[in-house]
Amino acid sequence: MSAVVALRRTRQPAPQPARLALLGTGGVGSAFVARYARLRANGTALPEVAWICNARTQVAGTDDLSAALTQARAAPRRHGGFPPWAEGESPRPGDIVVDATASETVADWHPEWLARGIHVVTANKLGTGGDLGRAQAIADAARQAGSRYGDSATVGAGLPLLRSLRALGEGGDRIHSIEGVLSGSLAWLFGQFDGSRPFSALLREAQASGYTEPDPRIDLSGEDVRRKLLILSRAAGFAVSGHEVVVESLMPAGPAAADAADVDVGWETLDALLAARHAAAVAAGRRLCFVGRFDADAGSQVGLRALPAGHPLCAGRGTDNRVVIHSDRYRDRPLVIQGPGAGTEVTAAALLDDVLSIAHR
Ligand SMILES: NC(=O)C1=CN([C@@H]2O[C@H](COP(=O)(O)OP(=O)(O)OC[C@H]3O[C@@H](n4cnc5c(N)ncnc54)[C@H](OP(=O)(O)O)[C@@H]3O)[C@@H](O)[C@H]2O)C=CC1
Ligand SMILES: N[C@@H](CC=O)C(=O)O
Repeated sequence: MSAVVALRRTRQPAPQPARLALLGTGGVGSAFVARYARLRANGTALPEVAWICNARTQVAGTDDLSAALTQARAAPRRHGGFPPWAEGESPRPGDIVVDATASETVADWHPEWLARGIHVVTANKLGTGGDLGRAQAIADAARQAGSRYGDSATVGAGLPLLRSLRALGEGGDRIHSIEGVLSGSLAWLFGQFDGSRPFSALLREAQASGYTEPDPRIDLSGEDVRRKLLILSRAAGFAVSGHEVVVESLMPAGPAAADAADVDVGWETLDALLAARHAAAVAAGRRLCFVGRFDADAGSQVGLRALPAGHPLCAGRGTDNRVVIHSDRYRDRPLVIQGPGAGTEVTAAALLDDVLSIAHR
């Protein structure tokens, strides 16, 4: 062995084990901690949780993660300044950041972390479902640094949608259209809504069950479905911008203008509007479904449609997403993927699947 090679070998630092940083201690973040603990107790090898963070505090991981989570959730509100995790110790290359927030600030960090060799696993759709430039920066940073971006939780709460689209693309297939019920909360709401209970009461139930976004106006305005449609169409290889998606919002003026911190104000203004849409659909023998459609030639739309009861998009139940994909390969009879598309537990499971796939590759 030459002296130069020997010198290089002695200088190489010992590889350090990957660690996890969890951002977000709400419904999804808490379900993540619970599932992580269950998997560890069953002997699954997972990276250590080094930090649990929210917008108020950063708590170091301990053997008792449930206590760390409780401590983080009990922290007092902060006013202004950088988020606490941005001021503390940074993750290092090889670590995994899990984003269980709905924060633009955190999404802005995705390309930065990836460029530093830090893997990102996310339920936050803003990374690849928001600004096109940021989505492209994420793909570029991951490719250049060899870091991984786990996004299974962003659409269909882990249903095999993104991985199927990517596999089709890698196999040379060209996607023609993607159409579906992409909102679990709206699927549940329009499945339940028969006029006997006000829509606003059902909405509060969907919120309490963990199906809606932290701000349910993101669901009702069609913004959540727009983001998912962008994530899917971009994964299929199309550089679609948000403004190219035509969105029909369900939001009446009152709640749309309410303070973000007080989003329970005025949901009752939805009741009469949606009762009328429901009655008209029933009279025509139809069902209300909130649908997103991307067509490679005809553009993208999101909105409420009254579909015949036997329509393929009406076949789901509960929070089911149901997505129909046409491609060169699936030209006459489409590929259909269906299953629960919202809920904190399925979403946390999707996040942990991505963590495991990165940690064990
Ligand atoms: N519920 C579902 O079915 C699904 C949800 N998702 C996505 O999961 C994400 C989380 O949803 P959910 O758990 O319901 O949301 P919650 O509102 O329950 O929790 C959000 C968490 O994010 C934290 N947070 C906000 N800003 C920051 C920041 N700058 N730095 C660190 N933490 C921050 C909040 O901190 P604090 O507590 O201090 O305010 C809170 O702990 C969303 O992006 C949602 O779209 C995806 C698929 C399905
Ligand atoms: N609010 C979302 C949650 C999952 O993405 C939905 O309703 O589907």
